[in-house]
Amino acid sequence: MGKSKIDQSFQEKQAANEKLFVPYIMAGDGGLDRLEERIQFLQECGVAAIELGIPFSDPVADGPTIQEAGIRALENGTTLMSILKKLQDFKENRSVPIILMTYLNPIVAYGTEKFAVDCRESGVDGVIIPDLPLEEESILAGHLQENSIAFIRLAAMTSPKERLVELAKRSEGFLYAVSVTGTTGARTVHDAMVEDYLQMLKEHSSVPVLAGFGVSDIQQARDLSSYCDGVIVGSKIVDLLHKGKTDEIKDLIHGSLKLEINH
Ligand SMILES: O=P(O)(O)OC[C@@H](O)[C@@H](O)c1c[nH]c2ccccc12
Repeated sequence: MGKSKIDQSFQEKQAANEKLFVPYIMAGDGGLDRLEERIQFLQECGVAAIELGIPFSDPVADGPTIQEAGIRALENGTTLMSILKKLQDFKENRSVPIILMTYLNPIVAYGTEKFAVDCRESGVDGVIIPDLPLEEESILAGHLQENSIAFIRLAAMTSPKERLVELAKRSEGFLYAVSVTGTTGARTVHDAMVEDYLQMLKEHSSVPVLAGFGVSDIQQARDLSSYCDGVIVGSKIVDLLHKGKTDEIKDLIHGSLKLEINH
């Protein structure tokens, strides 16, 4: 089997001594017609992949900023089907890997096998499903594998070590390490725990480890990515996009990509 687009993109960035930066955006926020333009913009900023949220009425793991973006997208009439169709329309015009972030319910409503097949046809490279626990993965894992869609697992700091090791071993494309570090500011004792947690995941993971949750500035992005392979930034990007502050997004991404020397 050939190298996946995610592996290829990540390896290219790492070969250029860059950290991996993965922004999260909500599909349909600002209208689905703007999706292509937004993906092109982020691609030009040098992101390693894009995490694309599917709006859902009951987004239990989303914070307030992402929830509001989801409401705007639903009000625009955005559905999983319309997103996949839109992605298919311009798949030849993008090179950046696309990772769908969706809850299980829309996938089941769509049909699990059809979901995996249509993802492949739309040029989707991976999926993140926050409410699908390890024990229930079999309803989807086989279909994803048949269609070469990476199944990215989420690790939570509160999980027991055994479970984290299992998630790290199974994850494909990358491992999403939920790393809540509290608020901004200087390092705290809490951050030392994040460091241990990320290093432990890196030891057990055969794919890159990316840290996400609560990253909103360059310093946080650099601090976290000094213990792993890069970061995922959601709320901050969603907010800046909504306000049309694209220059600030560019600065945040470019500032976060640089490797810290002597850290
Ligand atoms: O918004 P933050 O704090 O930058 O964190 C990213 C997160 O929002 C994004 O990856 C995401 C959106 N919805 C989720 C649900 C579960 C896990 C992760 C997510």
